[in-house]
Amino acid sequence: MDVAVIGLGLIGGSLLRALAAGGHRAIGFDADPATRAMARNAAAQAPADARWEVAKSLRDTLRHADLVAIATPLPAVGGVLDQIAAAGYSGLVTDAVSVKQPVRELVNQRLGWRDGGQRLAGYVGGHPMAGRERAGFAAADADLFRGCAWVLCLDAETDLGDWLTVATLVTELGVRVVPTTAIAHDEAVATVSHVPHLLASALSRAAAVPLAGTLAAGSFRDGTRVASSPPGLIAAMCGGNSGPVLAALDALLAELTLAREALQADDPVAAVGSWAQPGHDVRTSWPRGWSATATIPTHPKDLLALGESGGWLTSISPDRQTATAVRPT
Ligand SMILES: O=C(O)C(=O)C[C@]1(C(=O)O)C=C[C@@H](O)C=C1
Repeated sequence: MDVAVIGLGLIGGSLLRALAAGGHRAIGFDADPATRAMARNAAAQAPADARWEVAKSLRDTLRHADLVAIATPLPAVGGVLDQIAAAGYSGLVTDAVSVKQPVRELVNQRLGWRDGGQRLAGYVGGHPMAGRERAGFAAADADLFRGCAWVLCLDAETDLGDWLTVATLVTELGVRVVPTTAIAHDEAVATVSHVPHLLASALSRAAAVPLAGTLAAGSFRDGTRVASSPPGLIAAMCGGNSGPVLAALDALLAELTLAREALQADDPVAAVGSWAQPGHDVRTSWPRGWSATATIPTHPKDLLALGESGGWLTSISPDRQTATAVRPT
């Protein structure tokens, strides 16, 4: 498949590398000339059968692309969609942005419609649940996505054929494809990704006490790792999902208030122990056990039921009628 990757930071760069390594024609573009030069130099050093291209302009990437993958931060997505629409691109668009409802709204506003009222290009919202605290093409890795959950949104507006095309491609990267809606995705990532970034930053901000730097060990290191992420990326993720993040933050603050009350109880040891028990139970029950694989029809109803139950897809059959699914036990 010919895939254009727009935005060559950690995620876009890793996608470019992974697609090229998988035998696809991958052509990337980044608005920053220094990033383009770095990606071009790296391509020259890659094995000949896993080499990607870097275009001089976004428009150049669209010429042969069957699929355009937008891997920029949310604030840049509108401008990229405008350029895709201005070029009259009529293929398929996906993205790797960490919030899905705002991107869907931008697509609806910006991607344009054919005269007959049909969309100019197809769109399937995506989000690979992978990353690291280091940013930029220099940190990109062809194996970054292996084993990760890759959300592909399946909403009323999604064309199933388009969805299956993107799902087939990303399963080749060794990911777990999670079919879900944009709303369910945005609520879930507020809890498991966005608020943890705020919490990591809060822990780091509060760490300016004597001896902290000397004594910090595993708990501080694990709890604050993502505070090293570029502040602009944390801001784009959380600010772009402010409604669900506020709700998840309120839930966390309520938990911390309970912890505070436990510390003020007559028997703080017993009270904090009782407070900590449910968290221990949740954390130690992960990862959950999984049943053997099953074959399910690639019908939106079955795909969404799988995602809702906590399952995922590992492959799509060549005739696209069925998929290999892993369901929770
Ligand atoms: O591992 C990390 O460093 C990450 O922050 C990855 C992480 C996350 O787990 O929150 C960050 C943002 C992405 O959109 C998905 C995953």
